[in-house]
Amino acid sequence: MIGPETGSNEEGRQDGETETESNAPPLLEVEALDVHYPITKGLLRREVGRVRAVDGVSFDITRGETFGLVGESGSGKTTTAHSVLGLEEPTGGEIRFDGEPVSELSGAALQAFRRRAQLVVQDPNEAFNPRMTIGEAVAEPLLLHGMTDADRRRAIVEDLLERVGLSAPDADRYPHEFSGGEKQRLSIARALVLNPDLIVADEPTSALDGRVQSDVLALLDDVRREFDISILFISHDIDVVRRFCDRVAVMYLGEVVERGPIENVLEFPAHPYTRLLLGSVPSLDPTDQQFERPLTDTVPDPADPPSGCRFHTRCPEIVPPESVELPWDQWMVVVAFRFTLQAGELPESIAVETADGELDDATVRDRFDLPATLQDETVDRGVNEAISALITGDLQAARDRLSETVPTVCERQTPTDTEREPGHSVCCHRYDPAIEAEPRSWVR
Ligand SMILES: Nc1ncnc2c1ncn2[C@@H]1O[C@H](COP(=O)(O)OP(=O)(O)OP(=O)(O)O)[C@@H](O)[C@H]1O
Repeated sequence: MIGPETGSNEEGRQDGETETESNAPPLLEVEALDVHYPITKGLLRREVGRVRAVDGVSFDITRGETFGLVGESGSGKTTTAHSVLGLEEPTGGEIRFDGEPVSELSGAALQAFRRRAQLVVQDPNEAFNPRMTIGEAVAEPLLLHGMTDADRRRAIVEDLLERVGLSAPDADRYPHEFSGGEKQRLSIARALVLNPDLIVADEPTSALDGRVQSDVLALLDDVRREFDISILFISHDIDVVRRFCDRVAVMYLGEVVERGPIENVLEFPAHPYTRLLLGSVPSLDPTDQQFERPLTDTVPDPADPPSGCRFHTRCPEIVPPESVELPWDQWMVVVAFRFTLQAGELPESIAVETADGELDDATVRDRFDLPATLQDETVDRGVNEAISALITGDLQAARDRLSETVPTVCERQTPTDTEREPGHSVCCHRYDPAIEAEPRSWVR
């Protein structure tokens, strides 16, 4: 064991408590976590809105488990990670570590928590002071936690350097003498020095190239096994998560949309967003490759997230209203038209031609892949009117006409979690038995 003077993994439990694996609480429980940042205006800093960076996120991590949080940039992964470590104050919800609410820890218990939960950041250059030797930097947390014996610190550091694939004499070298991959090994050594129970690894390999990335992942996996550490692993790269994690939660705009064991979520992805991350094609017809991409590229602002399901403005499986009778490909082009206009993502040529007064019906249809007529008469009329409004430069009227013409349950109702298999849940209207919409089959 390393860092014995800073306590063992049992520290933090009550004396005499002998919790077994089966009745022990998960090491980490995150329940309905909210982190909202106020948007203020004027001298008095009046609150005019909130960035909902994390909105109702729940998951737990058991001992020795690697849990992945995956999602696009801005989905709230880092904010969640920082809240778990107590670096960010939650607006709502609760985080429990070993059964204890982190917000209620103080004194020695808080000190113990800070030792037991460690962070490994994306850029190892940020983790080291260029004027400190590696030995001093890796040993610094020991000193801060009261280990005054320099020889003992040195022995622990040398042992750790060897465990992470470096050598004892490296302790006397400076950070600039190491490559990116070696520096990430050093930051893992530094995170391990206090004998933690949880490592939060925030994109630990995304600054590294291919082979080095695999080596660092393998090292993290080794230390997890050797020291029985849990890892909260943050990544935007679903393939890295696949190789490394036991379970995963997929985040979109501050919410978890799907969660479960890695083999279930990644082999049988249920949420359209997870399917998109995996590069799959939602389609009944494998030749229909058209919508393997989101309806629009614009990720909405977390200060003003879409109503209902937050993914509906981009969702290639968005539920059509019962009254609409369109073949799937026509439904897709119509909703893509609607949400592209809503997002203000006008093709440049259209924007120019609108300004010049030169836009015509055929050009709009061509740019948006809209057929000359649509099978459903009501939708056809609505789309014609929207195109006419667009041609006259009245974008708002075009948007309004389309939202009246093709409303969807996905924008009206907030979806709830549905369990697919034990431990695998998805938050999507297509799995709600009360809504007449089956999940679409998909191919990769
Ligand atoms: N201090 C802050 N004040 C206001 N908004 C913030 C603050 N910190 C983060 N945000 C916003 O919260 C949202 C979530 O950010 P976060 O960094 O958690 O996402 P992420 O998924 O980790 O993305 P990335 O991989 O880019 O870091 C983003 O829209 C971000 O701009």
